[in-house]
Amino acid sequence: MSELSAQKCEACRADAPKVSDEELAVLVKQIPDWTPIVVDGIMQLERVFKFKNFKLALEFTNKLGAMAEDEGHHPGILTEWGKVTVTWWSHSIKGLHKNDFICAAKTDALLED
Ligand SMILES: C[C@H](O)[C@H](O)[C@H]1CNC2=NC(N)=NC(=O)C2=N1
Repeated sequence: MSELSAQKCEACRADAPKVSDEELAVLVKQIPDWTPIVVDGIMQLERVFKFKNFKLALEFTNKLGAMAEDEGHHPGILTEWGKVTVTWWSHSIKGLHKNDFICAAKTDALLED
């Protein structure tokens, strides 16, 4: 299977399965800078990206937004001076889907652009 960041998200369906505990254990290893968290009972992936100022944080935010639109899958984003907190989870299933791991990897790849 290709690198997570090279894969495409699939359409978010309400009956799609959440990742299993076994899949989670494998997938988190591929995105080591991300932390699984639980918010209001919903498991999410979170990473804080640090920048030198607000302008760079906003530029990254805009790249992330464009990627999300391309994928049809959207993160939670908190953009502040010098940092951007990104959370990925699937609203349709109230939990984590493979899409979230693909998008987390694609988010990391934005730093290389
Ligand atoms: C209609 C639209 O494609 C859906 O609502 C998409 C939009 N973006 C999404 N993003 C995320 N993170 N989860 C979803 O379930 C989701 N659904």
